[in-house]
Amino acid sequence: MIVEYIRYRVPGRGARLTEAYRRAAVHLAAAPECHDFEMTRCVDEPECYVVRLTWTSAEAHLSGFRTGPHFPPFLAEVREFVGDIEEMRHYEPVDIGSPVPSLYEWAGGAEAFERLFAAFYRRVPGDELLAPLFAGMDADHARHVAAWVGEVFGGPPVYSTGRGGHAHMVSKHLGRAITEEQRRRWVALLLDTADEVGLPDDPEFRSAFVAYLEWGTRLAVLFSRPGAKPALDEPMPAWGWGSVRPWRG
Ligand code: HEM
Repeated sequence: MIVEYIRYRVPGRGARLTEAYRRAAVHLAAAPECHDFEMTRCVDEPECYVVRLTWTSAEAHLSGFRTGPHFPPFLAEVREFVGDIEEMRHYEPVDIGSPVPSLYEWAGGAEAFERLFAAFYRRVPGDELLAPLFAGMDADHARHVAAWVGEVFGGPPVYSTGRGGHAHMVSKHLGRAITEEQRRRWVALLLDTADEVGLPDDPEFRSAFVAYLEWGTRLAVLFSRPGAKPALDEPMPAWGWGSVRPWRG
């Protein structure tokens, strides 16, 4: 990820700039290279505005977005303000640590995910909907899925360095034709197991956990469709707290 800051000074034209960006935002939102963006207005000097954009990389911004179909209509909306730009530069994130624990830490680290998936896959053979899908599962399957989820939730890169990362996970679902009924059962059984093994049950952790399960299982269904050709070169996903912070009350 790379952050771009564009600083404008627009005496008497703030409303026009805001309107222009409201229209331009449609083209930013449509561009896959743009992760998110926001506009802020200076409280001390109201004629100053900062637009902050997060790009997947500087190259994706300069070689992807700038040469792609979304740039011309975006530029058409904001061109009038190009001469008002005081700074337009890329910044890279600097690691200063974080007092907010990752989902991995909050859950209890590797041991918690291993306990969860070991208990889950002990229950799977007794489930009439799931058992046939997992009849030939690898003896270490639970450990591998625990490593995957642990890494996605901010743990060490065990799955990507030792088990083939995203491409390997996707390949394991290919052609399995997972049904919606099986997907729902997988989620329901995993949530029951989470309670059984004592995974944190605070609303904040569980909302992030369930969000990931919904996303991940729906992708698993898509990957598993007969004839599906999912992209294999995607990076490992990284899941965070979303809109809520860990509750410490
Ligand atoms: C968030 C959702 C999911 C995650 C994170 C996930 C993760 C994984 C991973 C990492 C593997 C490969 C393990 C290895 O390296 O050997 C795998 C394999 C597999 N997954 Fe999933 N999966 C998800 C959802 C599902 C669902 C909903 C189903 C079916 C209901 C499913 C069925 C399977 C099967 C059948 C395999 C192959 C097992 C074997 O024979 O070794 N997965 N999954």
